[in-house]
Amino acid sequence: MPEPLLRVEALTAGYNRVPAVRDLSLELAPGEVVALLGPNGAGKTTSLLAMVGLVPLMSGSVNALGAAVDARRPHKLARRGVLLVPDDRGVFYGLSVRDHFRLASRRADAAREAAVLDRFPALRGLMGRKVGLCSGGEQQMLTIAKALLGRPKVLMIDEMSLGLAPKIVQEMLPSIRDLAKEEGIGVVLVEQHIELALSVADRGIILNHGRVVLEGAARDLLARRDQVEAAYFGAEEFADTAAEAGVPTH
Ligand SMILES: Nc1ncnc2c1ncn2[C@@H]1O[C@H](COP(=O)(O)OP(=O)(O)OP(=O)(O)O)[C@@H](O)[C@H]1O
Repeated sequence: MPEPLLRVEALTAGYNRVPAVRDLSLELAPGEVVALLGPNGAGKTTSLLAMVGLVPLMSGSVNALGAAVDARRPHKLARRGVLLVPDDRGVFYGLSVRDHFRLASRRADAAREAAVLDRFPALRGLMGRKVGLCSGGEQQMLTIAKALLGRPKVLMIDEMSLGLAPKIVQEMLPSIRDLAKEEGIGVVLVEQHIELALSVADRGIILNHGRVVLEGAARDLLARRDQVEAAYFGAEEFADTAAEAGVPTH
């Protein structure tokens, strides 16, 4: 079995000494997509931030590409290819799509740019357009495209679908899965579209109130829809019933 790109062990992290996520463990293999799901405030974003060193750990450990993540040097991690794609898209409205490619592609050659544009062909016709005049979906494509230019090894994508039409999400998530498989990129996908996320993921982890309440192979979770809903909407009740029924919750 290949060495995991990311190994998270019993991660606990939060703010002002109050944990927002507790005891999260996961491993991410090359080409694997893990969906991190859960209701608002469950601790998903905090988990991603802690995995890249932007929120310090209260306990546990994170190892990325064979080295411990150092909260003092998150930029180093990005340079090594562990990228967080935030939900605010990180684009500049006054700059064109081409400007964004130029800024993001210091390490990318023409062949890489062409390969990325093949993934998101809609961007080809938008190169000269100011990003503020692009649609939400086009801006999101650009955000992912920028991240891909640097040949990342791990992508953590926070609610890519925020504000996007379901049809666009339906097109983009499978593209990301295909890319992960082809290039061996490990992807942690934080999503609100539960079924869509599980349909492209290999594994799913459901957080509620900062704790893992259900996890497993994505196809098993898709087949256990009632349990997934219970994990979302009634974490405490679910934990009791799951324990009684012998359902693995962690
Ligand atoms: N900077 C912060 N300072 C204090 N508390 C915070 C901060 N950021 C988040 N929190 C709290 O931590 C908890 C988890 O928040 P987090 O953003 O990780 O959840 P989430 O699952 O990503 O939610 P959403 O789906 O709404 O984005 C929430 O109770 C939130 O209010």
